[in-house]
Amino acid sequence: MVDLIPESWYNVVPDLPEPLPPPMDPPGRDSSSIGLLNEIMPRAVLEHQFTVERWVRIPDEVRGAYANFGRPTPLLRAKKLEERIGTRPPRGFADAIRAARSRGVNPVIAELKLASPSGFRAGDVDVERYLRTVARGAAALSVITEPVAFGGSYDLLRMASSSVDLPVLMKDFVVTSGQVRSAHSLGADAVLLIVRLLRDAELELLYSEATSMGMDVLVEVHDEHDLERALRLRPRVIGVNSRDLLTLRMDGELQRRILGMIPGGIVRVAESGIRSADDLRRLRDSGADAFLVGTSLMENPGLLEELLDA
Ligand SMILES: O=C(O)c1ccccc1NCC(=O)[C@H](O)[C@H](O)COP(=O)(O)O
Repeated sequence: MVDLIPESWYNVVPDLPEPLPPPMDPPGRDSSSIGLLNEIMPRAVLEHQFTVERWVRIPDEVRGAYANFGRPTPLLRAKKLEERIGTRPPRGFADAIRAARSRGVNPVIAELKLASPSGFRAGDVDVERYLRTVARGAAALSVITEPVAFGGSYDLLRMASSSVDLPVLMKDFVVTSGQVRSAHSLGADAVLLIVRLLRDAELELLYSEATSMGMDVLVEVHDEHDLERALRLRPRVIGVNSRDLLTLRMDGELQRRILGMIPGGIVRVAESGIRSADDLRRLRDSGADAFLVGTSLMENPGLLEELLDA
């Protein structure tokens, strides 16, 4: 149960247009309740309360206590406050996966993919209809933005992000900080980093840039060597792609083995080649927490219901 409880909370203070004024006592008081607060509250609690960090880590002891109280319960957003200050926090990608699991639903990440080097062509698919259908049950949405081989675009990401109330992953071959910034400004809540496309230093830099903007990162691996490198980042989410990106060959056995090697506490996403409820169950039995599905959902959005209940 404790694995399902968020590891951090999102603090809107850094998103405010200007810093908050310092705490003040109500006028006409003889003694200072703020001074008293400083005397009676443990320093760590005060620091937690007045921090300006965007993501604040929840101590393991507190997470353990919540597990004992029977949490997690659904997260409630202060939408009126968000409207008032003209911002919205990133929709947590990892948290949405955990929330779906705690509701007893298989967390499916539905992908919007118009074409692929493996030969898939979406044809004249009605994108808005597809988004409405998957928004009814998927835990998150993945949007491929790469234009040449996948027919994606930044416009597609912007449109998808503003039309669904799901965390949105920007899926692309991200190799520069500019792409990470674009993801954020287009409304992505998470970004894909493919380990084998990046050197360690690049991976670390892009990972920390994305997380400091409040986005989650789906760190994608294919084999043992990728996994070893990915774990050095201490990531919240790892995706295991069964597709070898160079040969396009699928290796489900390798994928299941790697899923089984990912330490507990990290959200494990199985990516590619999921075509049926049986495929999903097999991956779940191998340790996958979430399932990223592109081609088969684009071909048949009705498959979502079967995957959610598998
Ligand atoms: O989909 C491809 O053919 C492909 C080829 C080369 C690099 C990446 C590729 N796909 C990106 C993905 O990771 C998949 O779109 C995603 O996992 C969904 O896979 P699927 O359900 O098999 O469409």
